[in-house]
Amino acid sequence: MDATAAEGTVRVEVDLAGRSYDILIGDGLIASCGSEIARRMPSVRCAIVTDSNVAAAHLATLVESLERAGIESATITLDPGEKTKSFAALEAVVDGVLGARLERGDLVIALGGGVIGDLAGFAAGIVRRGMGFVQVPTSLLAQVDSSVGGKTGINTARGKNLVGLFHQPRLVVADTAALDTLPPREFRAGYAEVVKYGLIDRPDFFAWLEKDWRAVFTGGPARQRAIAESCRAKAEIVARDELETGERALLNLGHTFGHALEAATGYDGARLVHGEGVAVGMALAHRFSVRLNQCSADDAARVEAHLGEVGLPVRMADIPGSLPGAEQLLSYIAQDKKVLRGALTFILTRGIGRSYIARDVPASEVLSFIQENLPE
Ligand SMILES: O=C(O)C(=O)C[C@@H](O)[C@H](O)[C@H](O)COP(=O)(O)O
Repeated sequence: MDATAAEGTVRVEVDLAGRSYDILIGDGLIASCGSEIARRMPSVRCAIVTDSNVAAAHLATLVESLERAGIESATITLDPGEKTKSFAALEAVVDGVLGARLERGDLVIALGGGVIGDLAGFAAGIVRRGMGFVQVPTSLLAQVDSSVGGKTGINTARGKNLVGLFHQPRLVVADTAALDTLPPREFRAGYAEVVKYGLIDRPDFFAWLEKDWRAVFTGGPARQRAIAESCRAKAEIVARDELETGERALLNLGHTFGHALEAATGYDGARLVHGEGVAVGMALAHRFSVRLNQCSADDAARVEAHLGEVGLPVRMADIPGSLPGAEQLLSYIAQDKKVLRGALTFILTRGIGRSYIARDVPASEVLSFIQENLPE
């Protein structure tokens, strides 16, 4: 008998009519993944896409769980790190899925963090014009953000996530026990995305995080509450605007600057990982909002203080190594997917939990702001 989802598992639904799916959040869920999949999608076969670090920790548990549920699986193991979100790795995944002779009705399972989820989801979206896809996120960042909502893709030298598609998973299984062994830096980076939901439109959640963040880092009910609240926040926005024609862009708070900084550091995880880029980006978005007289300096300082307190970088000067000049950073920003008829779009804020979409932000303002904030 397969293990059943442990008591205390939280279920959050992403409501997309005929394509709705569950996010299951709980302790030890990788061991019950097989039965959760078999119950929803009988008679599938699957390819598990993972990286070598995650494979060492969780692959055997997943494969055994699938076997107990009568699900055959092949495995494609890639190098860890952001550089794996590439055309070369995409080709390897596509080849592995086709080599396993999976059909359109079969499944790609992403076992890993945001890189694996985005890449495997993209492959699932294009192989045989769209295969089924299940996310088994093992990092905090993937559990609270990237596994939910169907954004998939890879990076190019010209910018982050510039090639990809929307392809929703059929199920998300977030095993919170997987976070117990996460390196502290990786956990912190994921926490930046948790803070993001408070800053978008949940000021009470942000205030709770300011007070109780240590409990979230320790584990247990506070951590599960933070993950569930983040998933609920994201699921609500995605259900209203799946393809980012409007309000979904709010989920990009911190990402306009953050993605530019990731590209500028060559996706070198030793210098900057995605969640750290988002942390710097959120602090910059608040500071930029102050400069544009939209947000009080006190609120911007509060955001910076909280992110700094947990150990996240908040200034470009906190990023090790040198950065390119302001013009180069602006040219990465100009590749952002929110650009509309050449005009820059930013997620700005009128205060904690009062983010908004600002279209037509003058490039000259952005350039001066970057110049003022670049380290000497
Ligand atoms: O789901 C979304 O929508 C987001 O913007 C969430 C982001 O945190 C996530 O990093 C996303 O992949 C970024 O999307 P992009 O469109 O800016 O590449």
